[in-house]
Amino acid sequence: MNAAIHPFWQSTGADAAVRLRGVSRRFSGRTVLGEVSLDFAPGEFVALIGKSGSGKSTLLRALAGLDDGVEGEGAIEVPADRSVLFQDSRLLPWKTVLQNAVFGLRLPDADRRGRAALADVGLSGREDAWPNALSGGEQQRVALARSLVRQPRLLLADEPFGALDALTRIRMHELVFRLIGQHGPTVLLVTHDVDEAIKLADRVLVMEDGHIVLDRQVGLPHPRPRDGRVDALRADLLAALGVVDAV
Ligand SMILES: Nc1ncnc2c1ncn2[C@@H]1O[C@H](COP(=O)(O)OP(=O)(O)OP(=O)(O)O)[C@@H](O)[C@H]1O
Repeated sequence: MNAAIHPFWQSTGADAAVRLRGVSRRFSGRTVLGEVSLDFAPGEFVALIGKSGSGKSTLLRALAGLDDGVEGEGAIEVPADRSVLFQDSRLLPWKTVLQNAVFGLRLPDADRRGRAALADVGLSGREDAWPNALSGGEQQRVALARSLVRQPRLLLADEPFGALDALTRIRMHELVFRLIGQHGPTVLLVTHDVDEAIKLADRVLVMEDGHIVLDRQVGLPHPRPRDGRVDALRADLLAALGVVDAV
């Protein structure tokens, strides 16, 4: 991907995953990210939830190196090999499914990798189809294949399942479990959905007005698949979001 070069942005070493120190972002004098400091362990799956406008996408864009207006005392350190997955698949309509999956991948075995990634997401046999012949869920699976074909050390996902119907979302969750397990990248998933966060992540962050106001581990002692054992955590997260749980 073409990342903006930013003075605070640098690549982490082999062992680190993500490190942010005092990162801020202002738009027209209004602070949208307020001196955020975070560390992600390698392979950690982190979900970021928060109300609309709380700064989630701004943080993700900063980590992706897509925002050259970030300020901070410290650095943003992320692996150089990272992929970004958005809510819309952003496929190129004039390229086939396979060409989209391997777009920008300059490796001699790119096609073989692309076919394998498409098989992983259940799209074998659709390599030569055009994106507009695919359903929304299938297009998003191509986007997932495109992200994972590079075997990134960091996957940044901004509401990647937000536009999908409930059944397709569940299928995508299962797919993500399986593929993340194979590739083992560190993941930041921005989502509005508390249950999606609890289901998928090892750790959930709640953002409010540009600050991380809650940082909770979900992983152990709650191995996947998770069930009622996470009720207390769910209640805490909803409370942090200012939502009264009606269930
Ligand atoms: N390019 C921009 N110019 C001006 N303001 C911006 C810009 N990008 C984001 N903002 C503002 O920053 C705040 C945080 O936006 P951001 O997209 O990070 O929120 P979010 O938590 O991801 O919201 P949502 O859940 O609705 O996607 C919002 O008030 C938004 O209007």
